[in-house]
Amino acid sequence: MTPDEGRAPGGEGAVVTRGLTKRYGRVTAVDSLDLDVRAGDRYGFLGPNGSGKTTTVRMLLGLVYATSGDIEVLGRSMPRHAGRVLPEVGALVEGPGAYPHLSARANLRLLDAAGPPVAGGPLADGVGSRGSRRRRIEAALEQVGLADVGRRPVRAYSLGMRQRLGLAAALLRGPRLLVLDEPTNGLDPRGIAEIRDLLLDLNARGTTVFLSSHLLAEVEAFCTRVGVLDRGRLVAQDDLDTLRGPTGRTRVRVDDVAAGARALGLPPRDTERPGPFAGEGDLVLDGTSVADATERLVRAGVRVLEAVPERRTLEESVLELTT
Ligand SMILES: Nc1ncnc2c1ncn2[C@@H]1O[C@H](COP(=O)(O)OP(=O)(O)OP(=O)(O)O)[C@@H](O)[C@H]1O
Repeated sequence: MTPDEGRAPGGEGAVVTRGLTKRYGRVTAVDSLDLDVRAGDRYGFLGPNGSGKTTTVRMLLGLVYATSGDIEVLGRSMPRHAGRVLPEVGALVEGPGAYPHLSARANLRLLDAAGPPVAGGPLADGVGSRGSRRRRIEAALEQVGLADVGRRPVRAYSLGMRQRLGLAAALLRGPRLLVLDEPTNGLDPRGIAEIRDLLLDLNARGTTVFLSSHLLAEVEAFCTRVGVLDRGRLVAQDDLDTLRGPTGRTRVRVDDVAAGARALGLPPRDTERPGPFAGEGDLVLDGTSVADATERLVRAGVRVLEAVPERRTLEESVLELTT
């Protein structure tokens, strides 16, 4: 087989699906999904429990057959070219499996026996390919913060540690694409931040990350693009910044909020009705542009610390889309 065999013409997307559908009897778990994940994306696949995320991820990886529709992963049709595609994909899906009586190292050693790092992948000219198997395993353990506990049996691990081991396994071959289903499950805030930093670093070195999650804050903090799933249907797919579009209001932060309100002709703060007063020193203005607000405040001698068009939170956008 030539290297390009099975590669779709002009297939640039990391994950592309068309009309992807999965039915279980009368339940349509995934309904006509058109996913477009581009190479280099940090893509957040967001949806409440039961919306079809895991079923989709399983179809992408060839673990479950689609009822209908097409899937392309790294430019090749799945599951037809699974043999070529999967060595380039690192996956963490629903509670990573590991031999409980073996250490993390021993588990990774078994997994590593399945194959070397992907040629041309992020690890190929770094910690992986030229180094020994052992160095590759140590590097993966180090990356997920398990280097110090690598000799303990996995049965003694916390849920968060098991999740890290699953991630180490996904990283072992220096994948071009990481597919992660709820990767921060069981991690404490520090663990979540560490995994986020690790994923940011991998992404900066060229790995596309597809992260499925029901946690809005996690997706908002990490992702560049977002797909929102609601009862099996993709109700939005866009850049995070576009989804968090402007509200049309202006948010200004001033050092003296009472003087600021006077300068803008607003009524004084009323504890019963917060009106334009938000937080300690913020004013949220309807119908006044950033330029106008700044000019009026500065002319009145009020120091402006920040003035920006207000953006919706991801939560506000998603609630609007899913209710
Ligand atoms: N093997 C199966 N047989 C029958 N129905 C299934 C099966 N797997 C999933 N479903 C149904 O498909 C729908 C989507 O489930 P899925 O697990 O993909 O959602 P999810 O978004 O991943 O949810 P969660 O976050 O809870 O894992 C649900 O209604 C679920 O009950």
